[in-house]
Amino acid sequence: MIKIGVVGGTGYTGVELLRLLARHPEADLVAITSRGDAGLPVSDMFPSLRGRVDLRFVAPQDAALDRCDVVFFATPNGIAMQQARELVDAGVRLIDLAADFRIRDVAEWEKWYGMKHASPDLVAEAVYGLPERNRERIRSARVLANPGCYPTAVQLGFLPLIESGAADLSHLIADVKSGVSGAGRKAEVHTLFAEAADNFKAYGVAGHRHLPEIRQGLEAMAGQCVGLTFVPHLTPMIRGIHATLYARLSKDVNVQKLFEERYQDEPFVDVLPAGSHPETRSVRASNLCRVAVHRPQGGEVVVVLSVIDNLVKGAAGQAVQCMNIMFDLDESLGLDIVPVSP
Ligand SMILES: NC(=O)C1=CN([C@@H]2O[C@H](COP(=O)(O)OP(=O)(O)OC[C@H]3O[C@@H](n4cnc5c(N)ncnc54)[C@H](OP(=O)(O)O)[C@@H]3O)[C@@H](O)[C@H]2O)C=CC1
Ligand SMILES: CC(=O)N[C@@H](CCC(=O)OP(=O)(O)O)C(=O)O
Repeated sequence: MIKIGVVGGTGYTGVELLRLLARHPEADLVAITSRGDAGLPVSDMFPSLRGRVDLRFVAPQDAALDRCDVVFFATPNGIAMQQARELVDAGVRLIDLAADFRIRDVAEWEKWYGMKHASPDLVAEAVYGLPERNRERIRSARVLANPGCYPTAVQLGFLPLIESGAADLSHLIADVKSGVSGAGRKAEVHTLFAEAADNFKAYGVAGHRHLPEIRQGLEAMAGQCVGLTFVPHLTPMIRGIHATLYARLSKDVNVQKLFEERYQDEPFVDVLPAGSHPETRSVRASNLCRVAVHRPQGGEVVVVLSVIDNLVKGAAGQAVQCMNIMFDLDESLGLDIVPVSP
């Protein structure tokens, strides 16, 4: 059994981790932290976990995380980096759901995240946890940077086009919509029911912190610079990301075949039949990314539709997928979940 700590067990991605790990046959949850609710039984806060998770929340400083084999940080940006060195030196592997280790250029990270990096030496060895790209490197990772939710949907949607050299890299467009849980569980005015339940808006058009992360991933696939326009939107649903991606073809290819072949062995990427329109509810609470590729009127522009659940393939599910790879387990263990859909 893998001894597991979860820092940030009261947040949306934290409770999603608990849901997945509670039924994972190799997971032994030993510590779940909360600063404000230490001592409270986890199932008092989350009744859905009653009978599944028997622990009480513990304060982060009392969690004795060095007894764990792996610690998940489901915390705001800038927390994991403060404890990473100590944990790594104690032989504990770390999976950060935040962005502390995602950007390889530390100065670039500091610019976008507005803080000084506390463990720049560990950024160099951290592995970006997108299994569809980095499976082999993930196996031996001591520090795993779990990708962001928007970056997961966008990178998986563009990946076959870019790896194969079929896309004109000068101008890629990612028009992406997120559910409100993407903003986390903390109280904020813009996520109040009366603000978000009956509204739709773009934000971060001038520059969102996921832009450098997506660009870094796409450039690694391409081996060269890419031009990217990324526009996130907040949409009145709770979970889900819907990415509409546009690329101009640089050569004539059968895009449907390209996607089917690239993803044929991937357990969590489902290429839909030609002409499909994936819906966010078709992946709700599952670790799947569903993609459909279109070439309207047989023209040069390809439109890719990519949907994920931001809390699962966009966060906790992908983190568990990476844990499975890191600990030589079946990659799908604990993740073989049928989506929740009407
Ligand atoms: N929501 C999403 O769709 C996605 C989120 N992420 C990333 O995952 C991380 C968690 O997101 P999410 O679950 O939505 O956030 P939430 O705001 O819902 O939860 C944050 C958690 O962190 C804990 N926390 C806050 N500050 C500290 C601290 N200083 N030390 C220890 N624990 C702390 C809080 O617990 P308490 O106050 O009880 O201590 C809480 O459990 C973020 O970095 C986010 O960017 C990544 C992909 C998708
Ligand atoms: C809807 C919404 O607010 N989404 C968040 C992004 C999701 C997130 O938590 O960011 P990471 O994936 O980097 O961790 C935002 O735009 O800030």
